[in-house]
Amino acid sequence: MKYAKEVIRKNRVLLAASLSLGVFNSFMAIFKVGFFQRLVDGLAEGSLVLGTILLYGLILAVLYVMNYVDNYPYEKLRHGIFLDFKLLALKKCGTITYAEYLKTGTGKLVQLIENGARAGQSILEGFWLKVLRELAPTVAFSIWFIWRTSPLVTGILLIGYVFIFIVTNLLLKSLYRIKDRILDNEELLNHFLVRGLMEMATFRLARQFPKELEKAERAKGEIVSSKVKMTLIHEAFFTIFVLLVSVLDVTILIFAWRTQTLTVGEVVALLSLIENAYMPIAIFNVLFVQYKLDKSAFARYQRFLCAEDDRQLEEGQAVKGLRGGIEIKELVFCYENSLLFSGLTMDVKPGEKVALVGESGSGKSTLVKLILGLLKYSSGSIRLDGRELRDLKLNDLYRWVFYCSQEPPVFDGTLRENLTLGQSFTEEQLQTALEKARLPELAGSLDRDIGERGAGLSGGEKQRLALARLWLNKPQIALLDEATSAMDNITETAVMQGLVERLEGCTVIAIAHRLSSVAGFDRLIVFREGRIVCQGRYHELRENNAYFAELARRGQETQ
Ligand SMILES: Nc1ncnc2c1ncn2[C@@H]1O[C@H](COP(=O)(O)OP(=O)(O)OP(=O)(O)O)[C@@H](O)[C@H]1O
Repeated sequence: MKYAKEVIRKNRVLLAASLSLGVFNSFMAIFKVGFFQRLVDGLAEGSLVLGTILLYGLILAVLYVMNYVDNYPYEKLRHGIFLDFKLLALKKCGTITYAEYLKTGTGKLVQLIENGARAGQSILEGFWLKVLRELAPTVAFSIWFIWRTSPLVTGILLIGYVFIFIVTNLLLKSLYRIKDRILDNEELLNHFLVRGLMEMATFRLARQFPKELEKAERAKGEIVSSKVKMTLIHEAFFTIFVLLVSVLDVTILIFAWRTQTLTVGEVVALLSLIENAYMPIAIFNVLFVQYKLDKSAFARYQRFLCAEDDRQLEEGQAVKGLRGGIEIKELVFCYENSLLFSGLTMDVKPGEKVALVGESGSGKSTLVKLILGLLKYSSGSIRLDGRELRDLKLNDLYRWVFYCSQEPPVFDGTLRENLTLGQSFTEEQLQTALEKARLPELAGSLDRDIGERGAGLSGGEKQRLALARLWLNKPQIALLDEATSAMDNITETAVMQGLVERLEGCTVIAIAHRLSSVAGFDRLIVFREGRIVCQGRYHELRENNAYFAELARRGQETQ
């Protein structure tokens, strides 16, 4: 409930206002019925005075005006709670460990967040708020007024409550199973939807859309039939309650007719109060069932919210500056059960330009993510300027580090947002950065949206845009994971030349498959299956190492 409490705290003023107004309005609604009874009886006895009628009018006016006023905090709260629950997911993304993040697929996650936020809103607003400000006060005030008129009817009413409780529990069990099926299939449907939208070209060429649609249709069928079943069960509750209230109404009428102990006003008030006492219970039961079902949807969301956080982001030694020395000793790392590094050792001097090369899957990107503190090693050490990486506060460290990822290193937003990453720069600085990264043609359209993962740019343009950030903030360590792989040879050579100048004095670790792009680096480190097989300058390796010579030859063939 930690996350629900966070949302409650954030909305506490609105909650207090909404609760007080709700209780007041519930009391006024019941008070109005009691007052009406006195009015009817006064009318029958001929003792009614104008003042009583006017007072009744005033009660009605206050009730309706306050009902209207109540909309303001209530609606603000209702929509706010839903969005606050949604925003928790974004906040979580800022702190979750990278390993946990990798486990969650976007499509399913988006639906999980949507369902979870709706469930959270429904629990707080749809259940607790409704119960505390409407249902409980209405029932309490109604029973109090009924008790004053007829204790016998109050007894019958309470027996009815027990009956309702038993019926509710019987139906709840079947609803749980249905709800779980709905959630599973909603997440699955969204998974197909998101992957279809994101991989449109691949799926179209593979003619995979009909198969995808078939699977999505199956999930849709399950969702629809389960939702219909749920509605029918919910409606059955209401039908049972309405029947119960009808039986009670008839019993009261027979009782009043046979005994002649109740006034007309009392009969009218009792019929109305019984409705007021039962309907909230009927509504409560439906809400309670919904509440229980929402709890299971919220629990799924909560599992994501409670996923392990990377505490190192905000904890650890401050990093006030960096020279850029990196020492790796006896490093051990495995992905789940698969060992990748079993005692890797290497070091990079401050200001050195090093390239990691080797076959695909040999561990280069993983090593970069370990140096970034995204992935955590189980033993051995990574030292930055002699300080153990796992002891450093990562959010401090990141101020001195630049990372260009292998995945499209840009995001859905404008060119400006992609360049500045939330910092302020002058137009001139932005233009210079784009020129240096060989993208001067984009300088005139900084507010253009570049689409999902930069869909509105070519592969090479996306990479140059990401590299342009280097001219806005100079790092002390730059980690470039195939940062120029999508560029043609001529552009790549020009961009690399610019990078080398810009990164003068700064430590660079670049991963490259096209060896010619890193031929001028101080050192090339060759990886094979998680081990370093050789290292040295490009020409030395090419002449003296058969494995490297083969890599370089194959690289040239594919160019
Ligand atoms: N999240 C992950 N979970 C499990 N295994 C992974 C994960 N990421 C990578 N691996 C595995 O770890 C190994 C090293 O992957 P890595 O991406 O580091 O290689 P790489 O040398 O950078 O490859 P490439 O040059 O193709 O980018 C591969 O066998 C890969 O399948």
